[in-house]
Amino acid sequence: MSKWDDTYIQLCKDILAQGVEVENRTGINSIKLPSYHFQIDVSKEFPILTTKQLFIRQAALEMLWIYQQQSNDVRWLQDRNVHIWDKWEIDENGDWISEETGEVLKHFDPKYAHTIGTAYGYIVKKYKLIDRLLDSLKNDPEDRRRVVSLWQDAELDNAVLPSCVWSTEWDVTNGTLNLLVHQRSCDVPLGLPFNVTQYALLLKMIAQVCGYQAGTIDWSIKDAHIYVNQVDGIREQIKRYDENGSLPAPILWLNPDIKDFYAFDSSLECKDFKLENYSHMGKIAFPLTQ
Ligand SMILES: Nc1nc(=O)c2c([nH]1)NC[C@@H]1CN(c3ccc(C(=O)N[C@@H](CCC(=O)O)C(=O)O)cc3)CN21
Ligand SMILES: O=c1ccn([C@H]2C[C@H](O)[C@@H](COP(=O)(O)O)O2)c(=O)[nH]1
Repeated sequence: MSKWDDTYIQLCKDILAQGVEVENRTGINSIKLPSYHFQIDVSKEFPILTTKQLFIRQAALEMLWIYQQQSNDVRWLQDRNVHIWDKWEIDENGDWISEETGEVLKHFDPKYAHTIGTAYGYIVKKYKLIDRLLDSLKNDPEDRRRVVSLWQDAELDNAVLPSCVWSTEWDVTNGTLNLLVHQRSCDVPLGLPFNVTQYALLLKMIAQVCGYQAGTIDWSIKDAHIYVNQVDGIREQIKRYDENGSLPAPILWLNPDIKDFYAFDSSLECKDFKLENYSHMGKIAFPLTQ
């Protein structure tokens, strides 16, 4: 049975039982826990929720957009039929517009049109974060300074949304690559299921191209929240779990011939990975707060 569902449902139950309802910049209140931590062993199970359907193609392409393409251009995602960043796209005039009211939430230099500004892939590229990570993993396995930070103070003013999953740390122990992920703000119903699956896939890809086994992920969250308009959907997911438990976790197939991180297929088809035997309990639609 999927252990990741056990961890995830416990987090949802903890937020509903002990969380505090707060206001935040979006105008939709959230129920939050100040922090939360868990560990996943990717060598034992590929984490993808079974208590709801998770769209791995979208999640994987978002991860490849950031770390492989090192892009902040929302059109790259749209060309692959991924629309999860549409609400944060800067328009032709440099404006980021509220979908609900049409007001300008923030103005940027029009050179950032069609992007999300200086966050995520922009930072990975500017600071050569993946090239440096790959170089260190291949040439200096015992290195203890392998911190990949998407949080760069100098870039915050021109970002529509400063990176949420903002740091990773990577270590090699006995030929196994382990990861620690820090997320500053976590939309538990929509963001976290995507984030965990995409970082597990990233770990497997980086491990393969550097000649290691994929090991554990320690996940640390500051501000783990459920927006109040998502509570019904989460109650439905908890009910599924309480009545049926979780289903067996699927197997992730990664094309073993790929030895270069930049060579994994990032077309609409994502040809170099496949989920085998993914059973799930069906989609749950959650509102996405801008
Ligand atoms: N409030 C908020 N939550 C987030 O999780 C989030 C943001 N904002 N802003 C930027 C990105 C965009 N992310 C998103 C956005 C949408 C989905 C989403 O709608 N997922 C659906 C399926 C999507 C589909 O069918 O393509 C889901 O059911 O998981 C997931 C992550 C994560 N991030
Ligand atoms: O990968 C992601 C990206 C975003 N989120 C969520 C977390 C928050 O609900 C919003 C960001 O709002 P802030 O006010 O900037 O914290 O997006 C996520 O969970 N995962």
